[in-house]
Amino acid sequence: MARLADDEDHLLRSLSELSYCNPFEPVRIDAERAVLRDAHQPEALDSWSRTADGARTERPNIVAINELAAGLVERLYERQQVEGSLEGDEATLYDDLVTYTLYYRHVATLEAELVYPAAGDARIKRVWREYRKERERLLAPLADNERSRLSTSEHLFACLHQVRRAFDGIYHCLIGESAPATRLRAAVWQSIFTHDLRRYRRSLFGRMRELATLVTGPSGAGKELVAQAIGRSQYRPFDPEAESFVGEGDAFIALNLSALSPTLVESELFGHRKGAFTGATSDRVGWLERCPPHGAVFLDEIGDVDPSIQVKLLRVAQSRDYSRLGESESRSFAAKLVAATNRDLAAEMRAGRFREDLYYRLCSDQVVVPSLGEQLADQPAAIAGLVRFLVGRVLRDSEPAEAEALAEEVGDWITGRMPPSYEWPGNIRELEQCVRSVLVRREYHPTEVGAARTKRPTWLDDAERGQLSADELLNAYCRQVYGQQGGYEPAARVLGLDRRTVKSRVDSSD
Ligand SMILES: Nc1ncnc2c1ncn2[C@@H]1O[C@H](COP(=O)(O)OP(=O)(O)OP(=O)(O)O)[C@@H](O)[C@H]1O
Repeated sequence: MARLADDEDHLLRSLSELSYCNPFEPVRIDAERAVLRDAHQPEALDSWSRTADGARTERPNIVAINELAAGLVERLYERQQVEGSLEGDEATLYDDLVTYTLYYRHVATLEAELVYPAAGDARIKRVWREYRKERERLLAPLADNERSRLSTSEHLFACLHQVRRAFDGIYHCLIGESAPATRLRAAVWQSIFTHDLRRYRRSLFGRMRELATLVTGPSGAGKELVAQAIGRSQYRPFDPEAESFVGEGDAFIALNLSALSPTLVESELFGHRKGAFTGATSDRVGWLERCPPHGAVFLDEIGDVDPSIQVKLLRVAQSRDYSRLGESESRSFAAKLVAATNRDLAAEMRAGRFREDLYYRLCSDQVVVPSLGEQLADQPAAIAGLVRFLVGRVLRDSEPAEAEALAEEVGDWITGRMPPSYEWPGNIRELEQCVRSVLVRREYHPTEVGAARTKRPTWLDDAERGQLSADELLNAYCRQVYGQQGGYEPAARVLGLDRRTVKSRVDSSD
């Protein structure tokens, strides 16, 4: 049997850990550090987050890890031909290494196919053939009994495609460099793959759709984006005979329940039979029936839904059964349910407006989306990255300098003219409006509702009441300016104090 040198053993094990960890948790950066040891280069951020400076997937650490992995896989392949095959635990780790290497070898094509799916089939066929051929070659040195307990190539290929879809939906769409935004990305990944990717790959991949997901958080904070990221990242089997994924492509169906009357909600969701109600002139197939098994139905504003429909949704969430309106035949829902609300469901239950049993069916997988105010309280400077991203979206296809100039204009308006403690009650949706308004009118004024939500710092009230010592007043003022300026140096300039004095006043314990 081939023997592993100590450094090869370390590399194999640390690469396996890296492959299976949640890429959006800070532990992922630790895992990269463990692989590279002294060769690891310091990172600006301690988690995977899209920044204005471009793609983090091209980071030097990833490039270095991929080179190490590609070198090791070929070395072990050759060595096994001469010294005999790896066995047991080491054979499994070698399979993880093969999976990792082939993922990165084909990721660019998978990504291109996701972005431009129209020409998808031919590319997928080509990648699949190369992938299978390469995997068969690299696993050939293993003994038959080892190979037979590994996943099939088509299952792994389906998992890799799913990982790429999930990564894209989270990394490219859920922006924010604050800790709450990082936690949100990690929670969305976990909702798709659970906390244990190995177990997911072994046995959960076909069952996660049976668990409904509840997304909560304030209006405009990104609940629908989260629902889309989850809904579009479900497992989709690969058919090796047809050399294509099973079922039709995109299958994310969103329904805003508060915008429809109860009868319409039922007819849209469950479908109806001709004559089931006035106006039902023909049979209608509902969205639960149309949605393919790898898709998701998104029930937005579930907190607003009529009690009569709550009972029927409970049946779907519990046993996956439903019937078309006007029909007694029972049908089975095959896909995933994702629901969202900005209401406080606990309060709704206390008031008797939301069924407890439905809540308990939905709450086992809950993703809580933080408000923009929470993100900025954690990291005031994070607003700059969000503004740059939103400007990029508004001015897409423009010259980078054009976008940079507008981002600066918006940033100047926010720091110069908006109250520093402004809470952004409309969340990221409001920040988008701010970007557009500055683009069109060179100004943004929050609505009265928003302005009223600005929290006045309590130290100002204390100062007005004459309850602060001169020291306390200066400390509080220094903290305020420091928060606005985002650093000791610029705060010191505004305050006319030296940097060290500002720092000691900001850090003082009163
Ligand atoms: N993390 C984020 N990164 C980038 N854009 C975001 C993020 N969160 C929200 N947005 C943008 O903010 C807007 C509002 O988001 P979304 O519709 O998902 O919010 P919501 O919570 O579902 O709101 P509502 O409760 O009113 O339906 C969208 O244009 C969305 O693209």
